[in-house]
Amino acid sequence: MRLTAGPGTMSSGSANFLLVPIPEFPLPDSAPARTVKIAVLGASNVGKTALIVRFLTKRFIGDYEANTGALYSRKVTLDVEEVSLQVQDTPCVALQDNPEGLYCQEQINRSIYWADGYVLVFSITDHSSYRTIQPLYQHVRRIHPSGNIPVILVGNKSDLLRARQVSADEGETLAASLGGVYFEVSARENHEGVHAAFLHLCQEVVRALGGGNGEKRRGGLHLARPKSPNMQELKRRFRQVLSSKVKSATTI
Ligand SMILES: Nc1nc2c(ncn2[C@@H]2O[C@H](COP(=O)(O)OP(=O)(O)OP(=O)(O)O)[C@@H](O)[C@H]2O)c(=O)[nH]1
Repeated sequence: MRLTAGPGTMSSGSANFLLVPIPEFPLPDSAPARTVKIAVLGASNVGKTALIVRFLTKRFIGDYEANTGALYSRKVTLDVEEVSLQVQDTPCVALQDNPEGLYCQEQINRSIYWADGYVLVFSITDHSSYRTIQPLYQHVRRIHPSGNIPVILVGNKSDLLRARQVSADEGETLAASLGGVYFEVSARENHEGVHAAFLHLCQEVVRALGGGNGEKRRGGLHLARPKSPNMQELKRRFRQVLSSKVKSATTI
């Protein structure tokens, strides 16, 4: 991961330890009984990684290398129940001139199949990222043709109001058409909004999974969970971070 220290984020070397991906539970029996699996999907540069890092670490870190599809695990408490939350970061999707209107890597399809709930992200400063959402949702529906699909729509970068290309009304209308709730947030400036969005989706997933123990609500084809980085890979990436120079913050 290549990262830039931004104002109000990191200034000392030790703060780099924030960048270590959150490890998965080392022992199966240390994890809560219920697992909630969430995939974060959207176009390039909308802030998928920034949102996940903000949610899991409460920090905003200026710059990330193009996403490699890391999987993060965390215990979270929903009401009184502790669940094991798994969050899959994904490579970007792109609008395309084909019948599906979308270019989606196979890795993303696996993530969509694997997940129980979806964070669909666009940037309020990029109308084409907003236009990606409808075909992306249709794509999720094709992979899960039946049943309730827990989804939230996130309009990120709400701190960049002067560059706004998508109105809050457009966000709300689109979310309603997908059967989800719209959250307009800034991964850069606000932890609470990001936290509320992820928590809402977790609750929707728990509701959709019902009383089960986290097993899939759907039968049939079983695809393996997307690969998470192994410890060697995580160590290698961490060494890269430490050895790369911390760049100065990008002024936005
Ligand atoms: N101003 C502002 N910038 C943001 C915000 N969230 C992310 N960014 C910036 O947007 C850029 C892209 O963020 P990423 O988290 O890498 O976006 P991504 O969607 O994972 O990008 P891909 O790897 O291309 O899929 C970075 O320069 C972030 O610093 C935000 O809320 N406000």
